Amino acid sequence: TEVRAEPELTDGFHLVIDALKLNGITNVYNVPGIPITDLGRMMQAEGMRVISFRHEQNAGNAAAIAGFLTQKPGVCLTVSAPGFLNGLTALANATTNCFPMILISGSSEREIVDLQQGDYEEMDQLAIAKPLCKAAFRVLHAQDIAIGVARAIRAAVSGRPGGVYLDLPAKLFSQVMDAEAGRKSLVKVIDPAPAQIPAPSAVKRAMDVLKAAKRPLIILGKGAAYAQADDAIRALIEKSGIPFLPMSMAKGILPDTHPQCAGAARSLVLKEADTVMLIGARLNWLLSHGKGKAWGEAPKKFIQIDIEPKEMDSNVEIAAPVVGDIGSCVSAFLGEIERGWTAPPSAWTDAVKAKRDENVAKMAPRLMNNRSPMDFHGALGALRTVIKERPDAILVNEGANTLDLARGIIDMYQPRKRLDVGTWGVMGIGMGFAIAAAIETGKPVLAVEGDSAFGFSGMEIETICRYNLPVCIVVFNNNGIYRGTDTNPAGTDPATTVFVANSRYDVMMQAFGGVGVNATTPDELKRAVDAAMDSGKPTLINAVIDPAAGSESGRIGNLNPQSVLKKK
Ligand SMILES: Cc1ncc(Cn2c(C)c(CCOP(=O)(O)OP(=O)(O)O)sc2=O)c(N)n1
Ligand SMILES: Nc1ncnc2c1ncn2[C@@H]1O[C@H](COP(=O)(O)OP(=O)(O)O)[C@@H](O)[C@H]1O
Ligand SMILES: [Mg+2]
Repeated sequence: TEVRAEPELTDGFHLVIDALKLNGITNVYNVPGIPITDLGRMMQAEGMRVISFRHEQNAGNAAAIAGFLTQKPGVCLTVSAPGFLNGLTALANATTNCFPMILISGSSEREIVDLQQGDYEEMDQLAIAKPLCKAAFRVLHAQDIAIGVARAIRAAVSGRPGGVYLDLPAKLFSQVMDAEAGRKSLVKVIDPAPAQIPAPSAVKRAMDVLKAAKRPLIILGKGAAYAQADDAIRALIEKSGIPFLPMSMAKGILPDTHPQCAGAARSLVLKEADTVMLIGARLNWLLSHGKGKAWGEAPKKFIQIDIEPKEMDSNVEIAAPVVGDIGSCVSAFLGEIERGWTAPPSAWTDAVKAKRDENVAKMAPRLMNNRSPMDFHGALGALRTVIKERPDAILVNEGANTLDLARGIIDMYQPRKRLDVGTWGVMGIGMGFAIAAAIETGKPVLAVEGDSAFGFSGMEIETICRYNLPVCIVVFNNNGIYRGTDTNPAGTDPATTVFVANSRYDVMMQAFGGVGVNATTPDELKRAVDAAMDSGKPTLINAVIDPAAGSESGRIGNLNPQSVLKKK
């Protein structure tokens, strides 16, 4: 009698893995639990890297910055309901910052959720995710998994990149189907982020505006860093001779020490420029919405290169909108420049350079002090030298003074090396960003953290030690938020913004086998960071900062609402 071979089967678990791997997604940032613990194990068995965190917010931030660094969506995998909710802050932050990521969460069965019959971790996750991300999909049948993954990938990276939610109910994973049919269902996404060529008429209009400028300025935003059009952008700036101002995460596309860099002359160029070309930068609060005191009285013309057509006129009239991907747009401008261009008047470029050199010279002595306890400038002066000596290290940065001052003091020399709080100014990105930067690039990471900021994701130092990542964390320990000297006038409780005095974050790192160092001078700090960078060992340096050294909310204190009532 003939023995009929059992048809080969596949299942939801394997189809999710095959769909991700087929599209070159091999790293997953997760927190295990029902119903995705086995999925994580099977991913590892199939050669994927599954990095397990202590909180989903940090896994989500890791996935988001992996997307920013690689142009492929970073994947965060969580359990249902509470795990999903913990991932949402990172998903929303990714969408706000235009970082491509996919949050994949296990979820409860539709029939129980829709009747609210009280499933384990019951929540209508798809409905809750939708307003916080670029796109959200749910898959109910195994044969649809591949399409669901393909749509999530394309939604994350095409057009303006952003966060996508993919909802996978628990029963989907164990659904079986014919293996051959499964293989046929797989989709390798073709050209997920298609070039979007600007209309020649738009480029012509913009060139006419640019040629009429007496005091042009180019502002580079993190979209320009993400686009990985580094050579074209450098050529546009150097061939045009126009000064450029890099926004925080665009620092390093050209070195901050470049002769045309106006970073140290920001106030002058925003006020005096008569024509501003925005490349992957939004005129949001970070640029005072393109109006008011910071921009001076004289009328300005704005040229804006952006992949999102609706971004134009968001805050002020855009005289020359150029809609397309930055690579295609900048190449088009290069062609025009080559066809005929006159450099901006030297009166303007010399004035910018003079102002910048003056400000750099004014700051220099403050960076040279070897005070103990340290002030921000002395400590940051040491770290500025570290990055100058190690330009391919990745700098992660969050805090208030620790962020605001580092942004201007630590020069960057290469693109996509400065990863920080971005458009929202969100605290808590530090350890997630540091972990993904190390995993995705293999480069050493220097995380410069305010002590409050560090507290949001600090438990991940165990994750950093567990994977033995080349991450050096410097905690600027000024005993509190903004300062450590605040007092509570009303009673015996500590002020709302102070922490335990003289705490030792370095001892926490030793608890997990990492290297912990206490540094009280800039020289000690520099030596400890150099040792960490040379060893590649997970290190935390507790940098003792004078508690009186800071100021509240740095340059954005004006955003704070003030009570007009008399203080009681
Ligand atoms: C998620 C979240 N929570 C709270 C804040 C408010 N906040 C908080 C709590 C900051 C911490 C500043 O203290 P730090 O110790 O990190 O830095 P410095 O002491 O060097 O200023 S900066 C800031 O904007 C935030 N931006 N994001
Ligand atoms: N590849 C790309 N091509 C064109 N524009 C892009 C691309 N990637 C992102 N962008 C745009 O870049 C802008 C980034 O702005 P923003 O996050 O405000 O930068 P920054 O905070 O550095 O000023 C967004 O408007 C986004 O649409
Ligand atoms: Mg602090």
